[in-house]
Amino acid sequence: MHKKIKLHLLVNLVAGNNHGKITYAKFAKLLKDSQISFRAQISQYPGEIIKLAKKYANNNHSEDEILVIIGGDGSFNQALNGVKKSLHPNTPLAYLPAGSGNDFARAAKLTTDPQKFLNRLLNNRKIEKVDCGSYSSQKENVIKHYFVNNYGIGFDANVVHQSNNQKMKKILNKIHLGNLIYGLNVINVLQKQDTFTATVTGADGIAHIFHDAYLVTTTNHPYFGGGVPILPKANLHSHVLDTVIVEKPSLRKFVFLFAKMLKDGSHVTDSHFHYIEGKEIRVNVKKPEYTQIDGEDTDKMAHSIQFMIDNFYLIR
Ligand SMILES: Nc1ncnc2c1ncn2[C@@H]1O[C@H](COP(=O)(O)OP(=O)(O)OP(=O)(O)O)[C@@H](O)[C@H]1O
Repeated sequence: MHKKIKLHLLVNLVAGNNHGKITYAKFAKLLKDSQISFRAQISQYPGEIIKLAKKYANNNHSEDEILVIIGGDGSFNQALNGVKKSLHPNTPLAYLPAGSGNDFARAAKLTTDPQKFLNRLLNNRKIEKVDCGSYSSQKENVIKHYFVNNYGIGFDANVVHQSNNQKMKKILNKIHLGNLIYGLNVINVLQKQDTFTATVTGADGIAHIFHDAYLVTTTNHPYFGGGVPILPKANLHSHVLDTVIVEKPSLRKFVFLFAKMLKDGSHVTDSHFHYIEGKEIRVNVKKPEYTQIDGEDTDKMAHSIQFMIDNFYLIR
């Protein structure tokens, strides 16, 4: 018997339009069939995974005990924040993606198949140090929070905000078409999103000012919005973050840029597209704008943010 491992599952059943429930059911069956010891905690409300992960990581665990998150990017973000703020911030995390976007899993090339995931845990699991980002308000400066994908201000955040707050999403979720809402809102937000002035300062201390910013997204890897490759060259092992700034294009130009992005990534050379790379980046936006952090939106607010590259331990 190779059943020495003991799993501790943190589960968001409603992630991915209830895909979390299906993934969890399949995985739990596999574990039972293989007589692998596990304990599952089903998270009941947004944010609870932070608490549960922190509690787990406050305790000591043997190498055979594995913390597994089942959920989407938002759930994985919560688990990372819980672990990082615990007594043992280097506690490794395993992740079985069950979200709708799964951008982190795409960037890290993680399987969504419960059987393959289990085989890997049993037969050839490795612990890998991978990048994440931290952010803190320059005013508070002490309290750091973490993201695995990106921190977006403007266009992408507005799309997430409109989508998460529409009754239509719930209806479409019921018929498993929840993601359609994002596509519809891209068109809607194209008209609505205003421009704003953003000041982005890299580690060299040089401030770059963009008066017609439309999207200012600090990213840890290429993807946002469920597989949109905003910055193909970014990766989880570069030890830098990138702040992408897109200045407002005309509708025609937007479609052209989008097509280039999907075709060969050549949008990055366009005059409306900029990026600033660094281990530390400061972003200032005085005008209140929507924000998305790993796909979770906030109310409109002004930003004075200090970003820093950080890392965590991923079991894969
Ligand atoms: N800790 C939690 N426990 C229960 N429900 C949660 C929790 N966190 C978020 N939710 C709810 O789960 C949904 C989103 O979860 P999550 O971000 O993990 O999945 P997703 O949005 O489908 O994934 P992705 O970000 O990969 O597209 C939202 O409906 C949110 O209100």
